[in-house]
Amino acid sequence: MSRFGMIGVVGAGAWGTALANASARAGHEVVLWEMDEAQARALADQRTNERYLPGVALEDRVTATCEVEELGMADAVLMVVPSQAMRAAAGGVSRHIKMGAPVISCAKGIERGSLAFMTDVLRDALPDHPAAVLSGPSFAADVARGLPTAVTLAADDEWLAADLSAALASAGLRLYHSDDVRGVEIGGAAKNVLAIGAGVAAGRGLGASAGAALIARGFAELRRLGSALGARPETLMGLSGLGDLVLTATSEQSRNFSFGFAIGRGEPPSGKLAEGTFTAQALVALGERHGVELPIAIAVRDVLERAISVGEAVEALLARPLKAEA
Ligand SMILES: NC(=O)C1=CN([C@@H]2O[C@H](COP(=O)(O)OP(=O)(O)OC[C@H]3O[C@@H](n4cnc5c(N)ncnc54)[C@H](OP(=O)(O)O)[C@@H]3O)[C@@H](O)[C@H]2O)C=CC1
Ligand SMILES: O=C(CO)COP(=O)(O)O
Repeated sequence: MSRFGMIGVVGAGAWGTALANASARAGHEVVLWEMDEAQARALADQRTNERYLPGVALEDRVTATCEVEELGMADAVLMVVPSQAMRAAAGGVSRHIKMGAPVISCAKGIERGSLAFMTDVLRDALPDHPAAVLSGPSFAADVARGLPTAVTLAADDEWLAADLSAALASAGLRLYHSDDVRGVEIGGAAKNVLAIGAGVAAGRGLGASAGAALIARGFAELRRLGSALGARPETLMGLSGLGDLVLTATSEQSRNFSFGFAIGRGEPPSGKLAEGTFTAQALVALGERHGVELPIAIAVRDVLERAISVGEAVEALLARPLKAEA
């Protein structure tokens, strides 16, 4: 029997709802905490999340609530809010989480300003709780429906990562464990920025060859930055790195890709969360801090900041000096 009987989920957006369902299918009682009272009531009454994940029924074992005290029963807590809200969300629930319960970041991004990764934010805000990260190629709609998905869960203590992975695994969701926390985090954060670039290229009609080039050269940027930050190459090659980059940079199901696609078409984006829009600037700053060249990330940031047009970004990337592939 797992020592993680009850799972808490902070954030009832698309991913929080999907992970709540997956945790219930893994045999746990689940407390799904939503800060907005009306939205929590709608979840509890309708047993579906029409705002963020329409058409998916909540599993019976999921209790939706806005009462933060109810998180106090949880033996492990999944933190599933946008990256830029992680510090505030963690601070808000800190007094209510059971002593020593692990907290697992399920967000994909880097905090602007501090350039902190999500587990660092959790260590700051929840210093008495071991921090972990769950990341990999996984659309909420797929996971919520129990479609086959594989992700990675990393913690400094690999035993903890293995225990949490075993506890959260179910027929539809397979978790690999790792102690390469930074390697797992950097992949999830960077792929959103690169996926915006791939979406822009697709929306602009640049063709499948350009899309493949962006993935391969974007992955080169991830490898260079990951290596500077101490990530292991096999992590970057794995689910949370290359796996998630390929998924997100090739699918219109991705909000980041779709955001870029709209920009490439000269249309207004949908307004849904696109984490790469916040992380682009932080990723470039991190590259500068570590002396790592990130031309695609810079192009995405500059387009997002309207410093250059899409056409100028393409020109700038193609005009870079020819060099050996690395
Ligand atoms: N959707 C997906 O397929 C996947 C998403 N992720 C990652 O998960 C993270 C969350 O994404 P997702 O669930 O899709 O986003 P959504 O936009 O669907 O939902 C965000 C949720 O966070 C809540 N929230 C925002 N700010 C706070 C706060 N300060 N305190 C508490 N709750 C807050 C929102 O509450 P409210 O509605 O009340 O504002 C909402 O419930 C992102 O980093 C994303 O990259 C990772 C894998 C897959
Ligand atoms: O992280 C995801 C897939 O692994 C979800 O991607 P989007 O946030 O771009 O929809």
